[in-house]
Amino acid sequence: MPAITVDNLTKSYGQTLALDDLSFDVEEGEVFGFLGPNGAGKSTTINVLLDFVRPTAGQVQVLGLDAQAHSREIRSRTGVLPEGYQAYNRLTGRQHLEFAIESKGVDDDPEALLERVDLADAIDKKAGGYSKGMSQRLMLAMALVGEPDLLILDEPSTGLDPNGAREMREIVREENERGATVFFSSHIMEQVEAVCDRVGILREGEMVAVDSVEGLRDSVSGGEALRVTVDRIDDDALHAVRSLPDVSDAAVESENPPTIAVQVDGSKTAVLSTLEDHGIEVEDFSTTEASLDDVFQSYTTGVQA
Ligand SMILES: Nc1ncnc2c1ncn2[C@@H]1O[C@H](COP(=O)(O)OP(=O)(O)OP(=O)(O)O)[C@@H](O)[C@H]1O
Repeated sequence: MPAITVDNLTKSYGQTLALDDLSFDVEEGEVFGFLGPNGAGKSTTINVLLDFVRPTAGQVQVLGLDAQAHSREIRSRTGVLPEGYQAYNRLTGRQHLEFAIESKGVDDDPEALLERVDLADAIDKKAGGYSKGMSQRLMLAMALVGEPDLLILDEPSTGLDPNGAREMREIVREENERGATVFFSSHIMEQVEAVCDRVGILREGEMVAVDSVEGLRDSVSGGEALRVTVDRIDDDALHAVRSLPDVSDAAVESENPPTIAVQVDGSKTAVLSTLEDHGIEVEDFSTTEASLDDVFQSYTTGVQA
């Protein structure tokens, strides 16, 4: 049984179509990365999963239950780290945890939870004095209360420094090993790559790809980027390169030194000779595996293999 099933989900806010006939599944026990640029519809999807927002059309099941009819049970079995959630300034870390523990009707130990997110030292300090990263850790600890079957983390690395982001990924792994399904939204590909079994890429309310990070890389121009340093940038030459049959994208990567990045699946010689035919001098070139940014860009800007 999938942990999440989204079927033909559409959500309009007035004239704005936030989700457009969206369908995907998240398997039980999976860490699923939900990736998309700002405004793609990630938070809207999460809000529908938790019944904070009603769909315009379509069905959503979470943990085998209808998201609208059984939202209370779903929320009791789900740990949520919402995006941009504010802590209560006048309550301490411990009081936040006590509140979450009581709401879920469990008997977790606030100290142990704060220990896990490396916040035990600040347990009796008021959250008003917490830094952004500390608040984010506190919210993560609250999401972990009651060993949820499903963790929904909306942009969990916001405000975390690299150490905090690494610890967050470790917690995701631990929770997954315990058996939790993790649904993890982000616009940072690297965060997703490190922990996710599969990634879905959302663009303008539509899922444009669902695959493993490896699979996504392979699907973008055979996974290779050609970087060419030239004596000057020339729009006509760039256009000619883009028109080559094996090229899915060509863009200026840097002005100094003039460098273009070409997504190519096939003959690289054709790229170099096309540039030369336009009177451009090729000073250097290298090939690299498509970076995660290339993959993300390819799927979210409309230029794709
Ligand atoms: N309550 C609302 N009323 C009107 N429009 C909304 C509302 N919530 C979201 N939208 C619109 O729906 C679209 C999707 O927004 P959503 O917040 O779901 O995207 P997102 O992928 O989570 O973006 P971000 O990465 O910036 O958080 C956007 O065009 C947004 O302006």
